[in-house]
Amino acid sequence: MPPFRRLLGLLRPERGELWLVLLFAVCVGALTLATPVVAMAVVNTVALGTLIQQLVVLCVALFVALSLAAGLLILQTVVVEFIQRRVFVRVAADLSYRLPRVDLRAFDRQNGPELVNRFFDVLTVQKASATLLLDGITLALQVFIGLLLLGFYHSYLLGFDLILIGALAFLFLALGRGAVRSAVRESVAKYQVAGWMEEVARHPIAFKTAGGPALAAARTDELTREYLDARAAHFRVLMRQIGFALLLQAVANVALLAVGGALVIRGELTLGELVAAEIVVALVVATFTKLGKQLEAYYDLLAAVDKLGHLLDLPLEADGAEAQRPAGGGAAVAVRDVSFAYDQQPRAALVGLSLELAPGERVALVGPNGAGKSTLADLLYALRMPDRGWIEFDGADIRTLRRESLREQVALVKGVEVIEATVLENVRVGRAHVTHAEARAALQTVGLLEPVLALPKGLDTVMWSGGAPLSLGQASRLMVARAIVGRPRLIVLDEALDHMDADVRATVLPALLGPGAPWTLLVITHSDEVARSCDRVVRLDRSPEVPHGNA
Ligand SMILES: Nc1ncnc2c1ncn2[C@@H]1O[C@H](COP(=O)(O)OP(=O)(O)OP(=O)(O)O)[C@@H](O)[C@H]1O
Repeated sequence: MPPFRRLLGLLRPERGELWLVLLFAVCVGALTLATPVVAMAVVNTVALGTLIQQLVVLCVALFVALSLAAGLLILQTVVVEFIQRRVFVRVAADLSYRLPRVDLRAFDRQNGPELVNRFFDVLTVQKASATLLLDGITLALQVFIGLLLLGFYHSYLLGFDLILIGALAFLFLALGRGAVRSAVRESVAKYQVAGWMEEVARHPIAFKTAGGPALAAARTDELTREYLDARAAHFRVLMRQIGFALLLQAVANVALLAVGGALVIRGELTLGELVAAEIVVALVVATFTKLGKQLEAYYDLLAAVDKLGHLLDLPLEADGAEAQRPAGGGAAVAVRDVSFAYDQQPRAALVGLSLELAPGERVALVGPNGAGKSTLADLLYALRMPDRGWIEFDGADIRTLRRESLREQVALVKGVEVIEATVLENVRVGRAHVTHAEARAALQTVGLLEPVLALPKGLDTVMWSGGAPLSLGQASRLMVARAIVGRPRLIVLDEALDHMDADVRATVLPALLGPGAPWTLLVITHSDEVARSCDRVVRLDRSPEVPHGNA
């Protein structure tokens, strides 16, 4: 979508306030022009040698007009402030709704956290829109009203107006060509530098290896160069516009004096009118000097809206319509002739896979690296959809189920995802119905209760996203506690038990696999011991000749 249309979309909810800002700006513009009008009256009064009282009245009238303008300006500033706050809140709320629902495929091609950096463009939107709404509209109106006023003095000055308007149109349309594109390119280059810095910060061990700092510096150098090139290209567009505006300022000032002076000499314009016209033109062309800042703000605004748009455009998961009725006990799961290939991957990850899990059954899924086991786990959690075939959950195609309803009944443990929140919140993850006692029981099941209670604040200890203050092994057990606490009907563990030590396994395995556990369990594992503890072992192989996996 073109950036300008995105901008309109972003500002549409603020329509009412924007009209108010415009109204204030019109009034301020009109009131500000009281100065030249009064100046003309003063010059004529002084020239005619009339009463001093008239001068006093004129000065008081001017003071009232300018005070009113100041008051309106303050109101305008307050309205713009509220628009800025609302844009921030709206984008934040929109993103917090969208990010948990983003289709995982979007993050296959792009780095999620790096993409979220674009949220900072809200600040650019706030700053640039404030600049434009406060100064930009006022300046534009000053130019418009000033030119209108000038036209009234003399028909020659009307011609002068038309030439100025033509010159301004040339400045915006012809000289501004490519400015939005160069602003977007500059912004992309800026985010690439930030994204790389984050990459370096995210992998501290890798970048501490012998060549790490050199790699960090080299890539930063390359990306910084790209930024400088992009910035220089954008600056060139800005400079040609600013240069033309300044030239226009000089030419307009001189031309008005020449034309106005000639008109006074010929008696077609009074001295007062010439002074007033000169003040108006000085006001109008003085805005050209400020145009550079406004233009830059405008292009920055469009680039920022474009960047935010990419974030807000991230595709969301398709949702089913059916809410499955809650049932007790383990779920019956059937994988029917499922095939799946990742985007732009020549080789399918799964081809024609069929598998059935009876309610309450504990099944181990084993097989070599790259056989498609984790891909199947994603499919069972509806993170991805099969290209062919379907998956049944208690007889219903999971495609038709509402994601929320499905994920109340299915838990997936894959990797370690610790949230920067307390231990308790890490177990609960927003499920208000999970009680403190249930969270403790889940921690007890995975052998974590004791170490957690030994922390200074127990379950209220705040954890870092890296897992601290728990060890990596403990943090991965916390993920199992998170899965079991909701008593789901299907648990899929993707290598979550493989790295537990023998003692811990001795307590965790019976709790997960024992007859009292209410769920159906699929355990992806490379451990013979874990596989042997299950009711059944399914092997998923990836034949070297045939480009697919087969159960
Ligand atoms: N996000 C992705 N984008 C593209 N291809 C992927 C992606 N994730 C996995 N693959 C590919 O899909 C195939 C199956 O991967 P998957 O992770 O499911 O295997 P796995 O059996 O879980 O392996 P492992 O035992 O190593 O965990 C592999 O060839 C892998 O390269």
